[in-house]
Amino acid sequence: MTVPNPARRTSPRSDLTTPPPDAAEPRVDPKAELDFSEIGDVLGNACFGCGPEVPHGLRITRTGHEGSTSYGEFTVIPEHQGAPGLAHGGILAAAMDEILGTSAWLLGGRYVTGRLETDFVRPVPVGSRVHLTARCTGVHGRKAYMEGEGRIGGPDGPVAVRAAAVFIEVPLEHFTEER
Ligand SMILES: CCCCCCCCCC(=O)SCCNC(=O)CCNC(=O)[C@H](O)C(C)(C)COP(=O)(O)OP(=O)(O)OC[C@H]1O[C@@H](n2cnc3c(N)ncnc32)[C@H](O)[C@@H]1OP(=O)(O)O
Repeated sequence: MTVPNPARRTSPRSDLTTPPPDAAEPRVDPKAELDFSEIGDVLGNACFGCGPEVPHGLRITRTGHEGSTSYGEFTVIPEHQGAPGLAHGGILAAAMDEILGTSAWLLGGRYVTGRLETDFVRPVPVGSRVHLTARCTGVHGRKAYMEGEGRIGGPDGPVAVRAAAVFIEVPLEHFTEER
């Protein structure tokens, strides 16, 4: 199995996903601190990332949060395969998108991903349980700067994927207007 070169740069963060110096500290909105088991009921259960019965979906379970840091888990199933026996990179990026988005929504607004950067650190075998963590690193206007990682083998296992993102706050009409 390939292991990462310890000398390599492991942060996916570019200038575009780094909060500017005058960014505000993230503040979680108490009203947004829904019981994680109820979020699907609020947003609908058809989400590829977290819908519990979506065929071939990630079925990410949100396991808790502390401040804007949120935690989740999912298992890589054969339908998530890219190269033989290994998770597709897009699947891992989608998982990071979901957990980063979870932390953004804890801020109290409605957020969509504007930019998502990923760093694939080590291959993830099919069958792996992936432990996801995400946090907000700053808020600037409508932009929430996010970062997180996915670990395999346990919550303290080796990092397999890192991600950084900018989420943009949008009005409710973003989801309801006809296109
Ligand atoms: C508990 C719930 C959990 C939910 C988890 C969900 C996880 C999944 C999340 C997703 O996958 S969401 C789906 C993927 N994303 C989209 O479909 C978004 C598509 N893009 C858009 O709809 C628009 O481009 C967008 C709303 C993001 C921005 O358009 P706007 O016209 O509203 O904003 P505008 O262009 O005026 O930019 C506003 C600010 O954001 C910045 N911005 C916009 N796009 C950006 C970008 N891509 N990267 C960095 N910054 C960006 C922009 O520079 C600007 O910064 P300033 O205020 O400082 O000037």
